[in-house]
Amino acid sequence: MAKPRTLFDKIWDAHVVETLPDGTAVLYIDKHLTHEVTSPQAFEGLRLAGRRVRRPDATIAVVDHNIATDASRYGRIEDPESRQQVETLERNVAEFGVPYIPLTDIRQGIVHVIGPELGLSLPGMTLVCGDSHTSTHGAMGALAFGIGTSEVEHVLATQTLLQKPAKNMRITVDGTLPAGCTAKDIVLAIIGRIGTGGGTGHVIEYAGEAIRALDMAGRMTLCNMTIEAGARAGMVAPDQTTFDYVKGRPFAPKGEAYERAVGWWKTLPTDEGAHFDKEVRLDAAGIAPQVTWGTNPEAVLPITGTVPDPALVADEDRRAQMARMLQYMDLQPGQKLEGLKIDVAFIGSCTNSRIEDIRAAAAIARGRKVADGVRALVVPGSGLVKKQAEDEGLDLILKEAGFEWREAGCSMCLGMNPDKLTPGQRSASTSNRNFEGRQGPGGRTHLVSPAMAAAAAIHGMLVDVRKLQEGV
Ligand SMILES: CC(C)[C@H](C(=O)O)[C@@H](O)C(=O)O
Ligand code: SF4
Repeated sequence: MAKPRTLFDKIWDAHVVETLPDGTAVLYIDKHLTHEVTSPQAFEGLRLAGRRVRRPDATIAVVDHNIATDASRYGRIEDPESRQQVETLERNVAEFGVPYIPLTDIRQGIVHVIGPELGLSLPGMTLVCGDSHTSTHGAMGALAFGIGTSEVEHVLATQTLLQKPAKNMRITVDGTLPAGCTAKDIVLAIIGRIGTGGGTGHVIEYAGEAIRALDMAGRMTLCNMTIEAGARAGMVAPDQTTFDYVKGRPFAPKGEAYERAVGWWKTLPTDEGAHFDKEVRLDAAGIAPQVTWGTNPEAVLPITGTVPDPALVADEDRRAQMARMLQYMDLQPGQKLEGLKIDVAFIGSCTNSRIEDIRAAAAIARGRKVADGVRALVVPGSGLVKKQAEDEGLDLILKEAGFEWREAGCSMCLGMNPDKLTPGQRSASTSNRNFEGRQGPGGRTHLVSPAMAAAAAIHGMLVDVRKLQEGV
């Protein structure tokens, strides 16, 4: 009998073109997504070498990082570096014949939102992008990971990538997630447990009842943040939820091709008895809404928690690191997380800007008002998400409550466009990174779920969303 294989092993094996003597594989890449930040030098490399793009039909480009999320985006970009990156991408796609989704196209959005949405990312694929959160697409049951700019050039030129195999890790989340908790809370709780280095060298497959119960948006949130645990990629085996999601999407196979594809996708889940180099198990029932207190996603606690005391930490380096975090975040040991005043609430980013996330925020916002002095932004992940939300009237609920309703882009996830925190501002943010200055120089980020961010906007402070959901 054939050796039992994991989901990762199966996709890997199906894409190895050749294995070099040192174990490095030449891996065939099915789909290559590109954006304006990490592609300019790659295209320039091709130009200098006189090469073409090997498979323009397997490549697609979009702008997302550097653009404004208000009407000013249709004019000239103020920041010279941002402007140059966007203009360069537009020149490159024209010269190299790469399909491009411009700002004026309703399908424009964050690369990791539009991939699954348009059916560009499919189960069983190898998919890459010059962006760390490419792990998001692993939710489809694909092997998806971020690559560097020189690798972007390699994929553009050859449609292959040189890769050493990763190790297999499985995280099983048993049981049922309590009310008020989401995929974001699962993944933050996982990173809190295994640490920002917990997945290093591994591809993480998520399994268990609580994972199976997640919709595709939740699985995307989970796989998105897998990279923050140091892993190479995150994956969820495709199942009926996946097949139903894929069906009818513009770039997905249709009719008989779809049926044939589903037949193959059904063979992908990990075989009984397959070997994992590392296994972690946790119980969903023990998860509460999470909030980060420090400057990495591992520095996380349930909202019911209090800021930890560095003085109680034995390890000197950790103690110093923790003290530095508290100083940057302007927090005191023993302080309650609940009740911490915020200046900004940001609902968006490739972690949490899908329609399900916006519905969750609107459910909290409905009939309530954003607290005085708080700036609250909702930034849909794509033009199509925005339209869907508007068709459902969610924009009206949010605007009525005092939230800003923006155009699609990375926005306040990172300080590369006009949406930024100002020094000293504190945010409740649905994004995935909270290092110093991530949302703008001197900004202080607390990572939370969309419902938690909306609740913080309403109260002007971090609160336990479960209280609002009970109507308290
Ligand atoms: C700009 C890009 C290279 C970067 C990444 O790779 O993740 C960005 O998307 C981020 O989230 O920091
Ligand atoms: S939304 Fe944030 S994490 Fe996602 S690609 Fe954009 S900058 Fe990176």
